[in-house]
Amino acid sequence: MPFSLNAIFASCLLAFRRPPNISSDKLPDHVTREQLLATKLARFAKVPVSQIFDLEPGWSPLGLSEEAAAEALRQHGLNTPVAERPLAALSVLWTALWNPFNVLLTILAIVNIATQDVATFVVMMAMVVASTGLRFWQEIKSMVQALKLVRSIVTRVRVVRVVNGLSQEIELDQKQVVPGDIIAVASGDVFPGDSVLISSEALTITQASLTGELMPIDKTVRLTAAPESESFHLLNNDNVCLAGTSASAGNGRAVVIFTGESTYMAGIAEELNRKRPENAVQIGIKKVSYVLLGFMFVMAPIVFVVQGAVSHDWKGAIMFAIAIAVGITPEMLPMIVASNLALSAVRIAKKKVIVKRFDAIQNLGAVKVLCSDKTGTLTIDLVRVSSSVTGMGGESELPVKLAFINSSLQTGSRSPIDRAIVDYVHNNEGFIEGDWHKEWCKNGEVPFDSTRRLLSVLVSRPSMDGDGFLVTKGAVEEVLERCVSAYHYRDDSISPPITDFKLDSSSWTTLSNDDRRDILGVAKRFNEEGLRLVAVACRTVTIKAFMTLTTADEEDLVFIGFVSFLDPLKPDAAAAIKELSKLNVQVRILTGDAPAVAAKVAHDLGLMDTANVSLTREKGDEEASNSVSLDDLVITGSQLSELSKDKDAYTDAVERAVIFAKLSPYQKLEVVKALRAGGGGRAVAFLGDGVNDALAIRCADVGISVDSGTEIAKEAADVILLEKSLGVVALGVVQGRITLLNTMKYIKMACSSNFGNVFSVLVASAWLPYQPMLPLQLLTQNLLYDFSQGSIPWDNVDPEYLEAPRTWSAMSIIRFMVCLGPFSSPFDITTFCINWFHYKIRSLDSPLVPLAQTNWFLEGSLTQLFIIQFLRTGKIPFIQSRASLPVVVTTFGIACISMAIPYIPKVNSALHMTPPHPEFYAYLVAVIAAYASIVHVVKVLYQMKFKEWL
Ligand SMILES: Nc1ncnc2c1ncn2[C@@H]1O[C@H](COP(=O)(O)OP(=O)(O)OP(=O)(O)O)[C@@H](O)[C@H]1O
Ligand SMILES: [Mg+2]
Repeated sequence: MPFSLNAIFASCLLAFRRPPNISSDKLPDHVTREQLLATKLARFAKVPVSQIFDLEPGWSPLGLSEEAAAEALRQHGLNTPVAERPLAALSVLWTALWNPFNVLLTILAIVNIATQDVATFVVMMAMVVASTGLRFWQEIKSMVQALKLVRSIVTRVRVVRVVNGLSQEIELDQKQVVPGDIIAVASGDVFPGDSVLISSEALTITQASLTGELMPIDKTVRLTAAPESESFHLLNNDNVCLAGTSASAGNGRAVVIFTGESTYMAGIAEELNRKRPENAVQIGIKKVSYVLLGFMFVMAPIVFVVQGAVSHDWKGAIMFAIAIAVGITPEMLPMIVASNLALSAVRIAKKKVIVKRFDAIQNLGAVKVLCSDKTGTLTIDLVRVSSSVTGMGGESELPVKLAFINSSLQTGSRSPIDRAIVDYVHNNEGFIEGDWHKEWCKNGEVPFDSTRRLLSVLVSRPSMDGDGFLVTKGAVEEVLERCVSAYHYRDDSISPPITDFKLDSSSWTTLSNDDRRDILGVAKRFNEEGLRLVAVACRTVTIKAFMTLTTADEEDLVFIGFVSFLDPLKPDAAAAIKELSKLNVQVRILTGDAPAVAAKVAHDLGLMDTANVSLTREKGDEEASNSVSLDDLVITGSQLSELSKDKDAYTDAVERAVIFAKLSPYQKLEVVKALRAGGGGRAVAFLGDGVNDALAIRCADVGISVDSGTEIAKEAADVILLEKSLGVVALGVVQGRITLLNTMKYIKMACSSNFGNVFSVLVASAWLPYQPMLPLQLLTQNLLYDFSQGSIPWDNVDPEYLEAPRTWSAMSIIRFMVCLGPFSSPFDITTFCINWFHYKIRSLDSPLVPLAQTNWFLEGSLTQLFIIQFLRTGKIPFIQSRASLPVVVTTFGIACISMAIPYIPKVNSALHMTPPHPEFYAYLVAVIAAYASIVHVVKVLYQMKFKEWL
């Protein structure tokens, strides 16, 4: 156990972690932490931006000096994000302890001690300690492992600091950010601390991580002081961006006020966890638990009355009924579920998959549809410029040169496209003539957003005399819509030096409809080859003082040409998709890119194969799936919005399509919602890396992102892939299914064996004048059985169970319990008969009563333990399917202990047991053989009828 020492060490450390505390000030009773935080933030938020830096000594608009930053770090500590902070060991222990089963066991144990039955008390409390201890151990162990991985992801933040006497933008690990730091954020970045804006350009942020609200909100700088009387709301104001919120578009700079434990998010972290809705599996487990508790509350009183009436020993009857109550309770359920999840988390962590919340693993097992973004998830995140062409497809360097001016001066986006353009020029020395840096200056910017799909920069050269160029680049259709003319390339101006670039009426021709069609045709040809495209357009603008550039300025443009990009597929993507389809997980592409590129990617991945297609087949609708045409497989955002008025048509289109192209971030979200709603609430996963994927990631059953993705996407995700390989998603799905299956296995075995026992007990109570087993013996049997179940999370799973998505089904559990449970009772009753007729134990005062009780103890324990081998698989145990070593060792080990108990001095007398007669062993072998055969026959019939086992 490589983590054991770590785990112990961590738990000791964590047990004493301080609760969040926003300052050392003692809060007056009537002021909440939130109010105090708001008051402190308001001090900075209500003054005009020009005065913020006067409020604290040492703060400066140039940034903190290195010394000031080091001192602040010493004073405020590391800015560790909430997700990276370990839970306090005490709180893990509390969750492990606080569940209905433990509460019930403890109450029943106390009832026993009240009647001076110390031994029973000890056995019951041993059950509580066993289930809590195992669960606690598992959770701490996997928390340490998960944290190690989460911490390996370093979040870089751009910070303005004075270094060597110069104010400059540097990149820092988010943990190093301190109050007083100026941070520069662009779309996709997460705010590292509670901050007040000092500059912004079309900045919108999303507070979904704090409030669940998906709509982005605008943020601007405060230029004038707010009136004293104006109230200040933490979550509803113009210029405060709280830690954990993220920029969804635009960019800005902000001064950090609070970091680490002092932030608003740290204070509500626990509440955020509590508020998280339960997933289907958690709800299912809860339901089953309550059904069993209900069953216990009905059966225990019946047993009490029947037994009391037959034996007239009411005190004995109540103790017996309590033991039965404990027997029915699946007290190990919370432990099994938690161990299962923790074990799976550790297993998939070894494959470099980080699960931020353990319960996401079960959802992974239930996933039926995986939606994926294209770039960076299906393709390698290394987009490269392939060519630069005119609208008619002829080569020209002009488009890429203008695109470079746009990409290198813009500050809002860090998309692979901009990176590719800048890299292309940097790798071709001398490509851009002259000292462009000094020559061109930026006068304004409209940042990229995935709904508009454009990015504009207003630039000027000193020689331009108050004029400038608006250089716009973006998706082809969107750019073309805003163009009125096209640049006229003359032979001598195919690739003009950028320094000579001019736009006057002689340099363009008006765009006719035919021209537009031709340009779109050229674009489609590039797209069909799998090349991504960005169109470039430009116009001359007179630069006025204090002008702010808006989207309304993106009009009357002159079309310049295209830059095309290679965006190669990940080498393992096709194999991973095949693997997923073997696992019956459907893959859909949801992209903002053009349909033709997406179709090419899908084709290369083998997704367009119609056989692989339709979800309609799920409904057994073979004809519908055969009638799917290739056109149905691709749908665009605008087609979807047309369909959105007709709900059925929309649903139908979503069900059929494989590729969803030109989607806005909201349309990605809507498609995920529609897929989730279809097919009776199927589980949908979304895999994406961009700002435009964050909404869909958040609303999917399992949101997945990649380590190289934007912070906003990673923040929204439940699962993060550290390796750029898609194959691990399939592994995660398999592990999720194993988890669900082993949990289901435990519940089905526990329920059916309890159900059978209750029958036998009722018969015994009504017939035998003595207790068929003492309460203490019943509890010991239970405890031993519990121990044997502790290894179930480590059990093997038959491969065929992993072929299809698994969901939680209460119906399936009840059916299993009712059909299989009663088959143990005839053998229990045979044992009662042996005791009655063969050993002639027929009255309460017979000296052989302990023998009768030992006999049933042994028969009950051994059949229950042996039958695990038969129930754990739908196949023939030992031959077709073998249990894992831990299961074999625990079940056989516990069986040996059960057999040894009547012989161990002191233990046997404490439990009132006596060694059975030798011929009883022959009987035991016969019973086990007969029981196993019957269970096997029932199993075959059950699978024929219900087409399922576990
Ligand atoms: N930085 C940018 N500047 C200009 N145009 C861009 C930029 N980034 C993307 N585009 C244009 O917007 C379109 C949509 O891109 P976006 O990145 O929003 O979609 P996406 O869903 O993330 O795509 P993918 O599935 O390939 O990751 C692109 O095809 C491109 O034409
Ligand atoms: Mg993307």
